[in-house]
This record gives sequence, C-alpha cells and structure tokens, in this order.
Amino acid sequence: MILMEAKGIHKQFHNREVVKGIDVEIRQSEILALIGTNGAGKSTTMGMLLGILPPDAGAITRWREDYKAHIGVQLQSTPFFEGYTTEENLQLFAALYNLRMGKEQIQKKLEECNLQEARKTLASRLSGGQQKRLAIAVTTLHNPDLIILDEPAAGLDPRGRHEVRTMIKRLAQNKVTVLFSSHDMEEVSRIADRIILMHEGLIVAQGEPESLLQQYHTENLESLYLELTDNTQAEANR
Ligand SMILES: Nc1ncnc2c1ncn2[C@@H]1O[C@H](COP(=O)(O)OP(=O)(O)OP(=O)(O)O)[C@@H](O)[C@H]1O
Repeated sequence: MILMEAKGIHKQFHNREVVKGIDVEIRQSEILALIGTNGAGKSTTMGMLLGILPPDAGAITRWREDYKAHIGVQLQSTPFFEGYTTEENLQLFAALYNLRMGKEQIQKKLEECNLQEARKTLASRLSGGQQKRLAIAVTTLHNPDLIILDEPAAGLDPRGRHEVRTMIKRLAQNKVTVLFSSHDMEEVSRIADRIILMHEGLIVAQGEPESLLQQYHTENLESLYLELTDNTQAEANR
C-alpha cells in the first residue's frame, strides 16, 4: 500500500525555489531515507509531506483524511520535561495525546527503546543516544502509521548510532513506516529499504541501495552521494 504520493511538488521562499517539482512515494512499512547536501530541500520536503507547509504547486495524496493524527514526528531536538524521569516523560507525552499508559505499556515502550535500565533516570541525565531513543519512543506513543525523523542519529557515537538503527528496524518490523533524513551514508546503507537523494531542490537518484549501486556502478553510497552532488561534475556533464 502507498501511504503518500507527492507529484510535482514545488516550494519557494522569498522568490527562491528550494524544492523544484519532485515526486515522492512512501510505501507502507518501509524505511525510506531522505539524503542530500545541506540546503538540498529535505526538511522543506518533509514539511510538505507532513502537511505543515503547503506546496506552491503539485499535489500530495495521503492514505487517510485524518493523516496528521497518525504521524509521529521527531525534529532535530526534542525538548523533554527535564526534571522528570524517562518513565515520567513517557507518561507526560502520552498525556499530551490524551492517552493513559499503564505499567505494562510503559514497560513495553521502555523495552522497545532499550531504556529499561534508565527508567528512573532524569531525562536531563540521559546520554545522547538514550535521549534520541526516548525522542523516537515519544513519536510512537499514539501508535502512528508513519514516523518522520529528522537526522535521528546525528551527533552520536558508533554505539549510539547502532542502538538508534536497531530501534528503527524494530519499529519497521512492527509495521511502522519510517521516513528519516540523514547525512550518514553508513547509517543509510544499513537500514534504508529505499533512498531518495536530493540536491539543490531536485531528486537526483532514488531506489533501493543495492540497485542504485549497480545502476551507477559505484562501490558504496558515499561515492554515489559524492558523485551526484558534485556541482563541478554536474557542470562538466552538461
Ligand atoms: N522558512 C524559510 N524561509 C526562508 N528560507 C527557508 C525556509 N526554510 C528553508 N529555507 C531555505 O530553503 C533551503 C532548503 O532548506 P531545507 O531546510 O529544506 O534543506 P535541508 O536539505 O533540510 O538542509 P540541511 O541538511 O542543512 O538540514 C535552504 O536554503 C534554506 O535556507
């Protein structure tokens, strides 16, 4: 099933076009990575898919009318209730969604984000990786169909990144569709089912990691990224 289909979406800010007519499809239960250079238009695209930024042109079809209630979003920094523990934060965020979480549900969430041992730790004392996992857990409290994560593993050490990846994979196994943006090609190659590579407001490549490597005869995603986002190379090919 297709959750979202954007066709020819454009967005400009102050007469500068930052998304230049792109098509994006999000398929149920997939992990879709949005990658690209700084300023490529990834966050703007996510904003349009989320329904918080209206496209200037083009159309987006979504899987249900009340889609906003079925999406979870994690932006680059999620503010926690600092004087409260991990467990209390889960309860407080659940209350924002008008949900009451019983002991068993809290336990399940803590296991899902591998934070059982940190359940009584104040949010402000959690490590960077633990905070990111708690932030992702918060996006899933209302059992959304789709979660959108803006650079979920940015700034983490290898163990932290590994744990975030494991959590994202587990969510996808439980039928949550994941759209995430990243600058980390290793992370992307390890978890994404499909990749969309953006550069200067356009999609320059998209597909499954393996087929992209074959199509472009490149060894790894990093080389592909460098090749397709190299303006001097692009000029030379014009
Ligand atoms: N609200 C806004 N007003 C004006 N310009 C904006 C606005 N939002 C984004 N832009 C500009 O649009 C361009 C695309 O920004 P966007 O945040 O979508 O890129 P990105 O690919 O997510 O970048 P990064 O990887 O650095 O987060 C940038 O040049 C940015 O400065």
